[in-house]
Amino acid sequence: MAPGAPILAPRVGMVMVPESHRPTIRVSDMLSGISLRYDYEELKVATRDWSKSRQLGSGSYGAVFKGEMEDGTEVAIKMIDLGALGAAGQTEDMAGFEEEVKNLSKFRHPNLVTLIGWGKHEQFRYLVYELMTGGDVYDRLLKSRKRDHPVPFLWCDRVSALLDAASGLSHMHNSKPKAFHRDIKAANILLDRHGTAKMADFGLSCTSSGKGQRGHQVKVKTISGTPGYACPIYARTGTVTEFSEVYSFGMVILEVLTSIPPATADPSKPGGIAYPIEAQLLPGSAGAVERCVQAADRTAAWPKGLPEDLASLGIRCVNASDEESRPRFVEVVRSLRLLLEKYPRPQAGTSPCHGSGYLENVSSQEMSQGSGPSPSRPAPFSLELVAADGLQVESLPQQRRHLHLMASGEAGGRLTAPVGRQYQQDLFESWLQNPELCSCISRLSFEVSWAPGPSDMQITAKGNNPITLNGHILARGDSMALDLGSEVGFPYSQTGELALFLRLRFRRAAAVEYLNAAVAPTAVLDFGEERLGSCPWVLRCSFVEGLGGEAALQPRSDPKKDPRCGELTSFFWWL
Ligand SMILES: Nc1ncnc2c1ncn2[C@@H]1O[C@H](COP(=O)(O)OP(=O)(O)OP(=O)(O)O)[C@@H](O)[C@H]1O
Repeated sequence: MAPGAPILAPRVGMVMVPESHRPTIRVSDMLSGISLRYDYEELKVATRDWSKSRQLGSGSYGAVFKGEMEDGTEVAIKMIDLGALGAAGQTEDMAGFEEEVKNLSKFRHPNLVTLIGWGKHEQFRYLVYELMTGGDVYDRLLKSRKRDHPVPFLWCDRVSALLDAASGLSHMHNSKPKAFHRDIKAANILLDRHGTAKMADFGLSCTSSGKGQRGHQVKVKTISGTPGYACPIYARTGTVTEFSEVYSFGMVILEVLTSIPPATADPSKPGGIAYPIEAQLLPGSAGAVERCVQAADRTAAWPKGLPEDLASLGIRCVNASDEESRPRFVEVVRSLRLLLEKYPRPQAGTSPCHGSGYLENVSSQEMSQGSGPSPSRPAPFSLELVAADGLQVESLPQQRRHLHLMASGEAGGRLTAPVGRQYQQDLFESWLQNPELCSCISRLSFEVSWAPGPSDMQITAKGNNPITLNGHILARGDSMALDLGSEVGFPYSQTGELALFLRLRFRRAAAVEYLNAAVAPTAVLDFGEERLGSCPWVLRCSFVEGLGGEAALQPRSDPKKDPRCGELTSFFWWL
C-alpha cells in the first residue's frame, strides 16, 4: 500500500470465499440496493480526468486518486480495471469490488474507512472513500527513520494509532455476522488529518455466520494475505479465525514498537523475502520481550516502561504455536487503552507528542555529536501559524499550530533549517483545506539560517513559488534578516494585490529536550524568559522523572554545577 512498501507479493493468492458464504447475486444487482452511486462523469471531473498529479498510489487492483466531488467533499477514488484483471484470469468479485462494497457498506465505525459510494463505467469499477490525508502507518514508520529530514512519529501517536486500528477490527469481529479483514498490516492503517487511524482495504474481507471448533471461522480455498503478517496456522490450514487476525495485528504492534518490518525484500536472493521481525526479535523464544525493548525505535521517545508493556502484548498476539493463548481484539483494545491511561500524553508545550516537525528522542550525546538516527537537530525557533485560508486557527490544538524547525545542515559556520511541503507535508496539509493551495508551497520553500548563539538569523527563499517577509516579496535566492516576530507569508499569486493564503510568525521555540534518553525521556526543558550572565537564555526545567513538575527545579544560570543535570552541557550546542 505505501509507496516503497517492502512487501514483494502483497497477496499470496486470490480470495476464494467458500460457497456457503459466497453471494449468489450479481454485483450490479447487489449494488443497486446501495444508494450512493456516482456518475462516471462526476468521478472524472472530481479527479481532473484521472490526472496523474491526483494519483495517491496504487494497489494490486488499480490506482487510487484524490478527488473533489461537486459538493466540495474531498475523497479517495479507487479505480479497478476489470479488463486488466480479466486478462489475468480474475473475475469481478475476485477483484474484491463486490466484497469491499458489501462489507464496507455494512460498517459505520470511526476507525473503519468510510465507503461513501461507488461507480461503474465500461470495464472499470470505482470505490469512493473518505480521504485520509495523514498517510499510512507503514509510511509514517519509514519517514520517522529517514536519515535526512525524518518526520517524528512519537510514542503517543503510535499507541493511539494502534488503539484506533484495534477498535475498528474489534468492531468487525464483534459484529453479526462476524467479519474478517484478512489483510491486516501497517500499510492498511490510514491516518486522517487529525491523526485518527482507520482500517482500510477490505478487498480480502469476508464474513462468517458459522462456528467451528475454534469459534467463528472461515475456511478459504486459497490462502491470501501479506507475507510477514499472515498467521502461520492460517497459512497452513487456510482457516481464518479471530486469532489469525490477532496474529497479524501483533506483528503490527511489534513493527510500530521497533520500526522493524515483518517482511522485506531479501537482498541475498533476487525475488526472495526476508522476515526481519522473526529473525531479529525471535518472538517465539525466551527473552523476546527484552529483545523487543532493546530494539524499540528510540525516535518515538517511549516513556520508561511502555516498550515492555507493548512488547508483552505484541508477543502474546504472535504466539505461533498456541493460537488460543492469543488475546481477542476486545482485550487488545482494552490493553492499549490502559496503556494510554498509564502513560498519559504530556501536556502541550512540553509534549513529545507534537507530531510533524517536532523534536524526537535522540539522546543528548547523539545530539551533541550529530550522530544517531538522524543528523537533524531542533532549532531554537519555530514558526507559529497566524492565519490559513479556510481555517479557524483557534480550532486547532496549540501543539498543531507550530512548525518546529529542525537544523539539518551547516554551511559556513551557520546552521540551516528547511521549510517546505517536502519537510512538513502533514502540517501544511492540516492547515490548508484546499490541496491546490498546499501544492503552491514549494517542496523546499525557504531556509532559515543562523549563527550558533543563536544570532544573525536569516531567511532565504528557495522555491519556485515566492514567499513574503513582513510584506516584502522574496523570490528564489533572495535573503533577508529575520527577527523574532517577523511574519512569513505565502501569496496566492505574484500579480495583482498581495494576498496571502498562509501566514506564519517567527518566534523563539518553546524548546523541549529529553536528557539521558536511552529509551525514555527523563527530563523536559524549555526556554525560560530570562537572560542571565553571558548565557542568552536559561533552560527552565518543566519535568524531571521522579522529581515532579515545574516547581521541582528552579531556573539557574549555571546548570553545569547541578548534579541533576549531568548531561545538560551537551545540550548547549545551540547557545
Ligand atoms: N481512503 C484513502 N485516502 C487516502 N489515500 C488512500 C486511501 N485509500 C488508499 N489510499 C492510498 O492509495 C494507495 C493504494 O491503496 P490500495 O488500497 O488500492 O492498495 P494497497 O492496499 O496498497 O495494495 P493491495 O490492495 O495490493 O494490498 C495506498 O498507498 C494509499 O496510500
